[in-house]
Order: sequence, then C-alpha cells, then structure tokens
Amino acid sequence: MPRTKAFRAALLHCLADPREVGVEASYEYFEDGLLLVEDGKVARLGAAGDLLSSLPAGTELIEYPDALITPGFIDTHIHYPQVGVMGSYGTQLLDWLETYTFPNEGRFVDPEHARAQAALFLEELLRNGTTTALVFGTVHKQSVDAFFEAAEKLDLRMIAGKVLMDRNAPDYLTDTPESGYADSRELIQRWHGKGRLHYAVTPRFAPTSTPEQLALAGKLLGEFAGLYLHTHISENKQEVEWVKTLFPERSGYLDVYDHHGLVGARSVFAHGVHLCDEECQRLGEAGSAVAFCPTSNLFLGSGLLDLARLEAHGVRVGLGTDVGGGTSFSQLTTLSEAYKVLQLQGQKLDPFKALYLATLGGARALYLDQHIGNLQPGKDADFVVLDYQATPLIAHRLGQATSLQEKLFALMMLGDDRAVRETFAAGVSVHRR
Ligand SMILES: Nc1nc2[nH]cnc2c(=O)[nH]1
Ligand SMILES: [Zn+2]
Repeated sequence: MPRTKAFRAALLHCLADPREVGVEASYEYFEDGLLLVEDGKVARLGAAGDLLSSLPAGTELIEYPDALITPGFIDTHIHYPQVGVMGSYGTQLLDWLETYTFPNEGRFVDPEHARAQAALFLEELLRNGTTTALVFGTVHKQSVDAFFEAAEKLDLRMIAGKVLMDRNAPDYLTDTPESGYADSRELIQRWHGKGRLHYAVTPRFAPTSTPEQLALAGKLLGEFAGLYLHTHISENKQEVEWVKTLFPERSGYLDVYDHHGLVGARSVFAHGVHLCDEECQRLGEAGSAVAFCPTSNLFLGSGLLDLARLEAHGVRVGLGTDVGGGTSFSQLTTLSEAYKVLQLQGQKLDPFKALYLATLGGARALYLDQHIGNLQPGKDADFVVLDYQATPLIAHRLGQATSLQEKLFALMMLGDDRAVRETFAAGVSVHRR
C-alpha cells in the first residue's frame, strides 16, 4: 500500500508561460489547498474542501497555517566550488577569476575538501528552497564524484559536470583535450541517468578551451543521449573582445560553440548579456537556453540582460544565481534583482512571470518539465513551503496586501532563505527552518 501524505496550505503553481497565455491563465491557485504525495510524486492537488473527505485511510495530514506551497525552485546556473569566494571585493570577470576563483577551485583536488563543500552547498540550496540546479564542478573529476554522491543521498534531481579547461588557466587547474574527454566519459558512465542525476558536458567558456577540446566536447554530446552542455557566453565586454582575438576565424562568440556542435536543445549558456540579434535568433532556433543571473551581472559589473529581446527570439530563459559571482543562493532575492535589472530597461517583471522563471520556465530551459517545474499529478514531489510570517517586516507587509499578486510580489522583493519554512524533495523533508 503506497503511503500518502497530504499537505494543507495555500497552493500556487504555474501551468504555462504568462507570455503565451496571459497572466490569469498561467497559474493555478488554491487559497486553502491540499497537495497529496505518494511514493515521491504528486498524486493530486486541489481545494482542501474538495479533497479532505476522500483521503485514503491512514493518510498523514500536515497543515501549514499562513504559508504558501510552490514548486521547488530551479537554479539554471551555479558553481558549487565557489561558495568560498562569494562577496569578494573589487573586480570584474577576468580579474575576479584570476584573483579569487581559480585559487579557490584549486583546493578541490582534495576529495575531502570537495565532499565537505558539496554538503555545505546542498544544504544552502535546500535552505533557499532550490531543489534542482545545473551545477559547475571544478576541473577535478573527484569534485563531481563528491557532488553527485551528496546529491544522490538526498535523492535530488541535479545536473552537474566536470569543468573542461585546457588553456589560459593556472597549470594546477588545467586538463588536456584527451584527459578532459576521458574523465568526462567516465563520470557520464558512472552518474548520468542514475536516480535523478544528469550529466552536463562543461567547457568553462571559450577562452579556456582550445578548439581541440571543444571538438571533443561535441563528440561526447553525440555519444550519450540526454546530456547537457553547460557553459558561459558573452557575460563581460572584455571577455567578448578576448574571444574575438582567440577565435578570429569564427563569426562571433556563439559561433565558436556552434562550430563544434555545442549549440542545441539542452545547451545552457550562462549570462548572454552582450549577445547580438543573430545570436539570439540562433539560440531560439536551436532550442538552447540562457541562464539569467542578475545578482552576478550586477556584482561583477557585467551588464543588464535584455530579457524581452531573448524572448522575442524564442530563447528559453531560466533563472540562475551564479554563486559565487552571484551574491545569493535565494531565488527570491535573485528575482528581486531581476526585477530591478528589467526596471532599468523599461521592462516589467510580473510576479507570476517571476514565479514562472524560478519554476516551470527553469524546468523548460532544462527540458525537465515532464518531471519538475509545477505540481501536476505524476511529477516529482519537489516543493517549498513559504512562510508569510517569515520576519516581522514580511508579516507586516503581507498583512497589508489585498491580492495574491501583491502578496507574491512583496514576498519576492523582501524574501530570502528566511521565507523558506520547509523544503521537500521527492516528498521527503530535506530542510526545515
Ligand atoms: N560568472 C562567471 N563567469 C565565468 N566565465 C568563466 N568562468 C566563470 C565563472 O566561474 N563565473
Ligand atoms: Zn558562472
């Protein structure tokens, strides 16, 4: 007999992109809702008044007064080995990498260090309500083993990969085209498709890979079904100029990747702040995604992402924290910064669209919407309980709100990890405040 659990709270999830169906048709909301979970999956959801009387015998009922259940958040770009460099002063991308990031990533040669950091990182993700992420490791294959081991223990749906980097980086952080290929292959065979884990072929960015390495990355993508390609693109103006000098034979930054077969469905490019129209169009046609990382783009002084332009070209867009260039693990905080980035460009981020970006939009960017992104029956029971009383200020502000839209927006603008009361992965509590 499957054991059923019922969670009672306000329930909100997205059904579609507000851009495609209008805001009102884009979500489903139950003021007094009930979420039924069986064997790690959503069994049913609806109004408590309709479902309570017909609960299977023995169902455990868990009630959350003054709380909102949403799907778990999805972070489409983050680096687990960079927790220790968050909030490092005074640099933009290329200097930041050399000064802070590369030395810190060097420490992951030690599997003990990698294991400790992976545990801390996952704890922090779950504290913030993020249940799925697309994650950079370091160049060391043991960094990725440590990450997947920790994620597997918690039965999380996670995507990660070993960094490929064979030039323009310190010796202690470089591989070769052949060793990067062989190590990635070994990790794919060990982890890709195990439980809820997936592998991403992860060239760091064009400047740190030779054409030979990028070609082998493309070869790997052809050898196993369902792999991701995860990298950075057009984040910083100096970086874009550098790519032009390193690859003069290519027509632009995206073309470097495209030439080696790295632009397709399941390709996720972080940032894309300085892409041109033709590149946006190509990403849209290819079914690739851009990870929008506003806290990082502001912190590193990289620029403002033009979300409307990407969407006009049909590009899938997810939200990324980009820890440790980013300054928060919280998708709520990240949405608050996204709102401000778009304000500066005359674009409005509707609160339901914001929720879409952090949940179903992220799932679509990762081609995982058959499993996660909303709470439709059959999907993984990955969800968050958000606390309307998280802090005195939040309680006060939400107490003034007269609509769901107002409440949701204020919660996003003011909320962070303190607003996450509990996080569930595959129906199991994995964080409680
Ligand atoms: N934000 C960010 N951009 C990058 N581009 C290449 N590597 C990195 C990185 O680690 N962080
Ligand atoms: Zn990044």
